[in-house]
Amino acid sequence: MRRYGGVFGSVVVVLFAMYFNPLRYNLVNKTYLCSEDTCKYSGIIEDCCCDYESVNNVNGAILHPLLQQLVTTPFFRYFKVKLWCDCPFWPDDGMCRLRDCSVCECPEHEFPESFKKPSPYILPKDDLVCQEGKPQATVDRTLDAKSFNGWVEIDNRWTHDDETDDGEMTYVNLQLNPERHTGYTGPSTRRIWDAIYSEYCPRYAYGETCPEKKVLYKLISGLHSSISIHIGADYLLDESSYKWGPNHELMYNRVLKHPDRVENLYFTFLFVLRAVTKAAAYLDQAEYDSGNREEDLRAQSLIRKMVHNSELQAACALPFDEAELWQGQGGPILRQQIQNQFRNISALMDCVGCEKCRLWGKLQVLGLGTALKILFSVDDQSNPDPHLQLQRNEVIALINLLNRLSESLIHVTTIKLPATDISLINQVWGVMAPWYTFVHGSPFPASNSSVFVDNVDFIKELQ
Ligand SMILES: Cc1cc2nc3c(=O)[nH]c(=O)nc-3n(C[C@H](O)[C@H](O)[C@H](O)COP(=O)(O)OP(=O)(O)OC[C@H]3O[C@@H](n4cnc5c(N)ncnc54)[C@H](O)[C@@H]3O)c2cc1C
Repeated sequence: MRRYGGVFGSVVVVLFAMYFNPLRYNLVNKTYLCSEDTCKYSGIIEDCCCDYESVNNVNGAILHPLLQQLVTTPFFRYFKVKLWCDCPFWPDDGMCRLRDCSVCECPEHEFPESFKKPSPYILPKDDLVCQEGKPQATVDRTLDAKSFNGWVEIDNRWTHDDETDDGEMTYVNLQLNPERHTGYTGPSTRRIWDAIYSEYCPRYAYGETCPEKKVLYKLISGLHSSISIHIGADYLLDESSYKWGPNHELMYNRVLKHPDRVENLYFTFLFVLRAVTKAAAYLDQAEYDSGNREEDLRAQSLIRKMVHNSELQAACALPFDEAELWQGQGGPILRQQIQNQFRNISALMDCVGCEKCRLWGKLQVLGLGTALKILFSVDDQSNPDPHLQLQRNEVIALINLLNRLSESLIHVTTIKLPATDISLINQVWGVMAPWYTFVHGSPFPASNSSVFVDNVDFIKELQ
């Protein structure tokens, strides 16, 4: 009798734990299952039209390899950006700790000829200060206002116009400035994320009936997840020996143990992918001119392989259905409101107190703004805009953002979880242990790794 009572009670506790457990959401929806060292996701990604498995397959087999090549081409590796901190909301409080916070310049011979401006536009030598050490961390800050043939300078209503003063723009070689751990942390970062979430992008309440607001929140949260994953994937493990490597615990604590953040990462990836495939005809015809004909042809060929990929279309024909948005009567007003919110988020990037973080923050927010522009471009009568025009920098940001997100998905699916905090069973066990003690009259022999094994056996006993 006592035994049945114990088993019944344990089952009740398991259900209780599943309900109140942080992983409840996943268990209920069967979208998140952790084995000993990895987590698997399955089912349809909320608000999208594809499932986790298809996205992982298509990303691993097609998109990720193509994107990794694409971002190394001269056309896609140089990004035009204003790096000076010019925060419209509060003064920069420079919380950057590591030298890797800073962006360095690359030697001028590396810079594509066709990007270069005549000498009057080159910055004074004083501004070309390279950071100490790190020979590979050199970024060319030569200025250039010359657009490629066929690429126009068109305002993007979704983003804060950053190009008003061309004299302050810099070209940065993204390959020499990888997005990674910089040591930028503390109140400065918290203030920016808080401002983004609380002021401009309020967390949508459960039952939120406005899908457009939900989209904005998910895009930002997905981007935040991706940034955290990249910090953890390339982390300065030991400052004295300058040893870099993955910090799985950070990735787990900041992203993986929050299934909603993982889901938002997938959502953002699919949203951007949808924008790229929707702009397929435009991207196919654009002229990729960096002055290196062979490399530019390679860039164009890779773009074509990506946007016309039949396997990608078969696996995930419509990554995100934008036609469902802005349908109600207040659609145009709502679009205006959300557009303004996103512009504010974009302006907030000038407040990021770490140069390299600012670079990647600006690039990725511009990439999101470009995706929003592609998906929600309308003319004055609210019809889809048949004359979509993109700036060269917008295309560079869009593709580099997709690559960042694609890389994050690879990390999410391959990361080894920290042994001490990995398993659903361990989490459930936290609630079950007192019950075991109550039923059996003695505490369960709890000690480090053996606990996990014993817990598994105990759960099996219940089945
Ligand atoms: C635009 C920008 C770019 C940055 N780039 C870099 C970089 O390249 N390298 C670097 O080392 N640091 C970068 N940082 C700093 C980094 O993002 C963190 O802020 C910093 O590492 C401190 O982390 P934290 O643990 O305090 O949590 P944070 O990541 O700062 O998160 C703050 C709070 O936001 C919530 N939150 C966290 N993730 C999510 C999510 N995915 N969805 C919803 N809510 C969430 C949580 O409540 C969390 O406590 C950047 C910051 C900004 C604002």
